[in-house]
Amino acid sequence: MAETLSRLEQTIRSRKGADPSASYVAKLFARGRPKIAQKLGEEAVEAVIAAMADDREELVKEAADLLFHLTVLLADMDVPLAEVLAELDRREGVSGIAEKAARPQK
Ligand SMILES: N=c1c2ncn([C@@H]3O[C@H](COP(=O)(O)OP(=O)(O)OP(=O)(O)O)[C@@H](O)[C@H]3O)c2ncn1[C@@H]1O[C@H](COP(=O)(O)O)[C@@H](O)[C@H]1O
Repeated sequence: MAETLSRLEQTIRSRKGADPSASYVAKLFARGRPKIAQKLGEEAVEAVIAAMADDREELVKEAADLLFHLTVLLADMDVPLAEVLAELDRREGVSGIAEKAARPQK
């Protein structure tokens, strides 16, 4: 899973400065951060609509669109995906500690 996202991130980063007429990602970069952010917001809403309609197949597609556009936004901000994953790892550690602390002592 992480390899898929990492490959996608590399492809997306390689599109910086590429010809917008030959690449959708290059077109997004050329249109700028507000457009990328708008697309991310739209895909999030579409994912929510699919979930509320209980449409599993559509949710998978919208979730892929969402992850794709999030990866473009992170690349535009020069934030490596690894940094986001490290934050999730850190939270896992923190919540693990919180769970242990909340457990009644024997
Ligand atoms: N995962 C995706 C991906 N998901 C969705 N899309 C594109 O996202 C667009 C979404 O369609 P919309 O109608 O919402 O957007 P739009 O037609 O541009 O309309 P606007 O709202 O922007 O005006 C479509 O053109 C899809 O092809 C993607 N385009 C590219 N990728 C990945 O990015 C890689 C690089 O793509 P290129 O830069 O095009 O080579 C590809 O190899 C893929 O792995």
